[in-house]
Amino acid sequence: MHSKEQISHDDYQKTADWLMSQTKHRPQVAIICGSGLGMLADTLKCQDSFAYSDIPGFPQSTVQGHAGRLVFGELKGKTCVCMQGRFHMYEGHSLCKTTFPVRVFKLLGVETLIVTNAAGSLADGLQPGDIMIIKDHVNFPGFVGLNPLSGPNDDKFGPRFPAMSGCYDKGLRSTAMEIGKQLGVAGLMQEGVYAMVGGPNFESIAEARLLHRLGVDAVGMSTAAEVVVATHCGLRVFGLSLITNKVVKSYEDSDSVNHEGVLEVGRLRSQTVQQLVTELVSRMEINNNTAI
Ligand SMILES: O=P(O)(O)O[C@H]1O[C@H](CO)[C@@H](O)[C@H]1O
Ligand SMILES: Nc1nc2[nH]cnc2c(=O)[nH]1
Repeated sequence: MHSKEQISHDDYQKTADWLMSQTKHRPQVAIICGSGLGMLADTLKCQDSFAYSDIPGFPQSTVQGHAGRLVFGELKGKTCVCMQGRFHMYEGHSLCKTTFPVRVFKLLGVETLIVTNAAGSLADGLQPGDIMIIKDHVNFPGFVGLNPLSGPNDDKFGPRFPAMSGCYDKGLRSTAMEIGKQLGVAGLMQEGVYAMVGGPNFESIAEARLLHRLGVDAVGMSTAAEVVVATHCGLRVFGLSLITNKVVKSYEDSDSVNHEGVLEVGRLRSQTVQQLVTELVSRMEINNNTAI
């Protein structure tokens, strides 16, 4: 199912054209809100908002904590579009469907993509409530051929064999760390490596130990596929993981993770994440690309 579905350039264009006919906003920055982080959209001024079910070609959100709304508006003088709810492989979507909005954003003229997620930590130094600035990722589904770029390449978006080194912009990463200091939350922040797994189950102890040995700092079920598609089409990317739980790595540990706990940590840290993203957007330099 995953590798066969193809979405044509026209399909992305139709959705982009429909959105441009419904809103005057022409976003420069797109923000994907992770589990429990949908409040990032609430700060946008002069909002135009669309339920995913009303947007032609858009997939539907089925996960609690993902409202299923696309919100356009102004944030600190920049025009943004915010996904309140993302799509995951485990919902039954193909990877091209989970990443469909990213190419639509490119067609709307977006230059920078901010991805956020909730993730479990494997690194001993990352505690629930910490914020990990993503410096790199491991795209595990890609290892077995599940890649949103599989199938004929669309040269209008990017090359057949895109490089992924440096896909998380260094300048934005260091600006985010500086902002963390100014907000007094530097103690909560560090850089690390995110791994995407398919889900929907959380990790077994043996899987957690394996990921830890491989150098993964935090694990989740999203993000890497979106970043692969964004990098392919030339978007600048910034990513952060809100650490919502420690992944259980010991057979002596009786803790276990659940989605309600993940959403709760999102609520507790919502204001800090919001301040960090708002300040980052405020400091961004924009080239004012027009929609392609
Ligand atoms: O990656 P986001 O969408 O933030 O959500 C994370 O949280 C959910 C599990 O609680 C999974 O969907 C995982 O990927
Ligand atoms: N795979 C995975 N996804 C998560 N999302 C939030 N926490 C976790 C976790 O521990 N594992």
